[in-house]
Amino acid sequence: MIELEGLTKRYGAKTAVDHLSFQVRPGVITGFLGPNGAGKSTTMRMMLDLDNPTSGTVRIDGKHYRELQEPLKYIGALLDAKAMNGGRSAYNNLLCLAQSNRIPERRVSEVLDLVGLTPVARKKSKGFSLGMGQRLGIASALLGDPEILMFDEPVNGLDPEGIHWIRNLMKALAAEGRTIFVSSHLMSEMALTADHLIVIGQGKLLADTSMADFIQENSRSYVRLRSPQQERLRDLLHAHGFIAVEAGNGTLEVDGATTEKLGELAAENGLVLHELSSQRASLEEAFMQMTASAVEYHAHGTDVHGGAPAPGPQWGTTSQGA
Ligand SMILES: Nc1ncnc2c1ncn2[C@@H]1O[C@H](COP(=O)(O)OP(=O)(O)OP(=O)(O)O)[C@@H](O)[C@H]1O
Repeated sequence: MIELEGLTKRYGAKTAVDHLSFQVRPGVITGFLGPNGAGKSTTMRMMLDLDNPTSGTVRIDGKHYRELQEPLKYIGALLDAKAMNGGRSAYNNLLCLAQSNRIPERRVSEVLDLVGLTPVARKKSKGFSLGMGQRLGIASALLGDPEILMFDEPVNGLDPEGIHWIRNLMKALAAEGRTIFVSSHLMSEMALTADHLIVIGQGKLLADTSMADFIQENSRSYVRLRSPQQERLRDLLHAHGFIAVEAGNGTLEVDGATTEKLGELAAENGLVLHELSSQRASLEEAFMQMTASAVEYHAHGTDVHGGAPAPGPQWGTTSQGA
């Protein structure tokens, strides 16, 4: 269990983390979600005592990180996969870590096996691909067989096979009762991985909720209609108080209605429908709506619903580096 209370980090005038309070519980994967620059890495660094909070506290199983004896046995983390010594072999990188944390040498071979790096264990890690580097970082996090694991954007830059592997590994670790805390700026990735969600924007807590509740509360549902008599259909809907928005390809989208109601209305008025379907907005859209005000820079999207702009490179950082 990890507990944050009023955690705050200021860099000069910039507040990177703003009074964050939440708990990360064992046995589930907790996703830590926020747009670029939201403060995720800074929060994780403070959780690991790599940065000092301006105020507030982090407790790991009730203790401050500094009070943990042999912390790698409590908490393992993948923060920056490139933090390894490239001139050393994968084996020796892990061996150094093991020796400084009084972890038996046989554990090095065990974790290399677990992440699939045994065949390249004696190769220098500077020649590793991004995926192999991530696996080595994960091996180091697992070295002390900790009950708590933190992964900062673990799937960044990985191919689908690597993403699948990390996702399943995290699920297996959570199923063993461990506490898994994983950051991402992609809602779509979290939806496939996390059971619980912590969402932040500009350092502030925006949501602390189960994945199921998040989906329930934030997904916009609407009805999509397509008709060869689109003009007449739209007029009919407007006459009955529905706002039908043209969404391209001859489709209309209507919020706050059911397929039953609109289907009956069309039938009563002799209108042909080629499509009548109930739709749910993507979670990515829900996430962007939640964090929209927390993103300082974004391009003007072409969103017909007046929601947040489409995902993609227009997400700027929330800071210019204070
Ligand atoms: N050492 C530092 N000095 C000044 N500002 C910093 C420092 N570290 C982080 N920041 C700022 O604090 C804010 C939060 O950064 P952080 O890296 O924690 O965000 P993040 O959510 O991890 O983003 P990303 O997904 O882009 O990694 C940003 O505005 C960043 O520019």
